Amino acid sequence: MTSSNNLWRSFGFAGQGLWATLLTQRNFRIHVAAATLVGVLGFLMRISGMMWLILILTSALVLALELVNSAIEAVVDLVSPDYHPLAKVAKDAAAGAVLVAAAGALGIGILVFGPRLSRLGTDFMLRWSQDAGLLVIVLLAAAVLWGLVLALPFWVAHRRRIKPLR
Ligand SMILES: Nc1ncnc2c1ncn2[C@@H]1O[C@H](COP(=O)(O)OP(=O)(O)OP(=O)(O)O)[C@@H](O)[C@H]1O
Repeated sequence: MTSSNNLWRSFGFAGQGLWATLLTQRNFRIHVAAATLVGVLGFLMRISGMMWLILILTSALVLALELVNSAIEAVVDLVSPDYHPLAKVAKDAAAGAVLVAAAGALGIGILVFGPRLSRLGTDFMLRWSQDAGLLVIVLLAAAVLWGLVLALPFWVAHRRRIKPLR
């Protein structure tokens, strides 16, 4: 097999690893969702190149560590399916590494987006407070929408209960 074929095969295996982790690891999905949100916010708020650099590096670090954590979990489960203190040390340390990176990412996210979001909130309130009628309508609409969202699971449960068996 040529070396370029080998290269594509390696990419393929890496892609399979990413896909399998995405399908099986809830925490990885949460981190992917958070990184996507960060990307959307960064785009909407037109953050500077330096901010992009920091956010991309931080998100990549968290995602990469989550993948390494999954790899360590798999290897530990393979070599030590039964309880072993060393298996615990390995799994807990790997999980701790993800936690440290995620906490750092959260801090950076707050530093980058916090002031912008609070400015947006203040602008929003100032704008709407000049038109009290409109503000009341917006708040009522939000309350109705929120009520519907909260009521939906109860409605679904109720319908399931009264639905006749077929
Ligand atoms: N073989 C083992 N020996 C000792 N302790 C273990 C073993 N397997 C798991 N543990 C303990 O249980 C914890 C959870 O392990 P588990 O494999 O369920 O990870 P997990 O909860 O699926 O992690 P994640 O949420 O990151 O996927 C570990 O952090 C470790 O403390």
